[in-house]
Amino acid sequence: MTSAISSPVIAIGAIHYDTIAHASEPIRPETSTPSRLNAKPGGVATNIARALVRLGVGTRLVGAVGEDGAADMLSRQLSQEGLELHVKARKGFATGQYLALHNPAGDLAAACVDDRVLSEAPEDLFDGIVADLAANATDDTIWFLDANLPAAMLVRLTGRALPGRLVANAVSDAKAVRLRGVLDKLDCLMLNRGEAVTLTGLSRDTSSEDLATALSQTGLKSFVLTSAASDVLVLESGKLHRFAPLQTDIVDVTGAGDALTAGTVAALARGYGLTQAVPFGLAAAALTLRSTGALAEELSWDALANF
Ligand SMILES: Nc1ncnc2c1ncn2[C@@H]1O[C@H](COP(=O)(O)OP(=O)(O)OP(=O)(O)O)[C@@H](O)[C@H]1O
Ligand SMILES: O=c1[nH]cc([C@@H]2O[C@H](CO)[C@@H](O)[C@H]2O)c(=O)[nH]1
Repeated sequence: MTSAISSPVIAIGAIHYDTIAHASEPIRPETSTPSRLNAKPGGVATNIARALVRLGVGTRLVGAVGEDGAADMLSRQLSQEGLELHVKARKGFATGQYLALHNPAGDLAAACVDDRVLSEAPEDLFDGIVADLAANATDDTIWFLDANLPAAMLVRLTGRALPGRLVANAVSDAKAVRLRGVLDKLDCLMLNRGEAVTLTGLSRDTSSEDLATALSQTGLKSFVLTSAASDVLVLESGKLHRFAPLQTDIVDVTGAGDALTAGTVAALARGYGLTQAVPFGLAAAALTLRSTGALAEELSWDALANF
């Protein structure tokens, strides 16, 4: 069943201030490299929420910021873009920041993240906000969680009887393990190979097929396992499906995984099943690879549908 009107999405997770450097020559680790620097909103939940708005999906974003200039700038920009924000401002913390250094070819040389405002948050930080949102939510709501949330908070949120479906993104190799205690509560997990390795405890050279088999034995109902330029593996209703990524020029890889999640979630919100939804995610990833930063300027539902 597909429909022009989409289900609402409630995204809970990171709100970051991203600084992305594009070096004019290969990054020199021991000295400064001439580069162009761009500052943009970031954080996995924020990237996906912004993309969903562009894709015509009514989206609320729940997260934590500091009491600083970055928080004011982000709140202004994100509200202007059409997001409904439900944000906790935490005294004594800085708004989350991500810093990425890209080589001229677009590959990531290094990245750092300071997200103590969320990773050191008490597990009940969003209880009041989530209770209010849940009271007004319908059964078709998609709750999107990212693994920037502390493990105890993930257990608490997924333990509530939230009306609708639960979709999560594993964020990074370091943070994917936070989802270990909640895998059987999720309707769908979006993750890449490195995250699957840390989540399953298997070795780095394990094939994607073997990672997928191990993931299917964790209690997960469905997942989308990406592997950069290699095939995407999708588990739905006990069956494994395979999709080839779309060919495109690469400006930088920042946000390709987030875009794939956003395109897929937008299609789920429009009533597509998971295997029908993933091609929209692949199109969103390709659009993002050929633009700078986490959100492609030309992202729209029509652009995905006609890619
Ligand atoms: N080198 C590439 N060539 C073609 N497609 C790519 C490439 N890298 C990424 N993609 C597309 O983006 C999707 C997600 O990529 P990847 O598995 O690297 O996710 P990720 O590591 O979560 O991304 P990121 O952290 O950069 O947002 C892939 O499934 C593919 O569709
Ligand atoms: O630990 C994290 N690292 C990176 C991100 C975000 O991912 C994007 C890059 O892939 C970028 O927006 C960054 O803030 C995050 O939310 N948590």
